[in-house]
Amino acid sequence: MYDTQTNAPALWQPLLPQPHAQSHKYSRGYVLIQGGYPVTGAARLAAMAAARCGAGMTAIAAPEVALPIYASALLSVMVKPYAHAAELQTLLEDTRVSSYLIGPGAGISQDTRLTTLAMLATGKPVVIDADALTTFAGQTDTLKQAIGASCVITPHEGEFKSVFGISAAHDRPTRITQVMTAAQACGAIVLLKGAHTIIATPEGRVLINEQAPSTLATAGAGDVLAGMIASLLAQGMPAFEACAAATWMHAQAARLFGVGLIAEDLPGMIPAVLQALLKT
Ligand SMILES: NC(=O)C1=CN([C@@H]2O[C@H](COP(=O)(O)OP(=O)(O)OC[C@H]3O[C@@H](n4cnc5c(N)ncnc54)[C@H](O)[C@@H]3O)[C@@H](O)[C@H]2O)[C@@H](O)CC1
Ligand SMILES: Nc1ncnc2c1ncn2[C@@H]1O[C@H](COP(=O)(O)OP(=O)(O)O)[C@@H](O)[C@H]1O
Repeated sequence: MYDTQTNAPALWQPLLPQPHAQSHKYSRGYVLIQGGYPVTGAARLAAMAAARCGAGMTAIAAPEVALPIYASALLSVMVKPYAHAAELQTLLEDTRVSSYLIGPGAGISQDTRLTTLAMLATGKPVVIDADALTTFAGQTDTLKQAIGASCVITPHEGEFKSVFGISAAHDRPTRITQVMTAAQACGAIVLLKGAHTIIATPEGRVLINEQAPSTLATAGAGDVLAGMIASLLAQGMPAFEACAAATWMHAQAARLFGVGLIAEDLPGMIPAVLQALLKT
């Protein structure tokens, strides 16, 4: 039997990272995001969200061909171009990196799959989302073998079905059990997105986030959430609390914005959400 809590700030608020007088950009957490091509918007949304959540450094590793696109639309977020796999591997091995995100706009390919495995092999926290998840369709064993440290996977229902081979149930108890079983099967925290998002650890902790507004059902909202989780992980927040905090703040950002929300509105709302949480 499980004990399901509703997500609320009291569960993680004291663990929210904050800078201090000795902080420098790298000590505040360095998020490295794999940037895809030709779908470039998703990684940029994730990067803006990661930076707004407090990471001192956010970078996108992008294929050389996509450098002009990424660089022309980003200022504080760095773009690290690579020409071939060996150069990408060098970027991944940067010891200053403190978390990775792969999937948004990455493309469903062998390259994406290999890069995901290379990120996991570093032993640092990894968020696996979207296309990167799909490259492990039906292969939870492979994921489990590769996962060492903190790993969070963030499927929507379609991706959940392709990775775990089961359709997420509509009735809540069954759905929660499915997510908990999935987390045990792959050895990662599983965050099943939806109107009510369920977060479960392989050890059996589980939370349900219930305050998301339906305006979040918009393209790119999940990419923003993935960037937020990666940012809190990069800043050293424990993985379960990082997932809970990011999911709650993501929903709260949407609530504050109100109607007409598009994904690029979300990162700009994060400071107000954080400020209110850090004040209380
Ligand atoms: N601005 C951008 O650059 C954006 C890029 N995106 C990227 O586009 C790629 C494809 O992402 P999609 O998620 O649209 O994948 P797909 O368009 O491949 O859709 C996945 C499949 O899952 C099904 N599905 C079942 N339940 C679903 C649910 N609850 N939500 C969404 N789909 C569900 C869909 O019908 C579809 O058949 C990813 O790399 C993603 O990161 C999107 O996130 C949208 C924004
Ligand atoms: N009806 C809804 N009500 C509240 N939140 C929703 C609803 N539909 C989707 N969301 C949230 O919006 C985000 C959508 O993410 P995702 O499906 O990955 O979209 P994308 O791939 O376009 O970024 C998730 O955080 C999900 O929980």
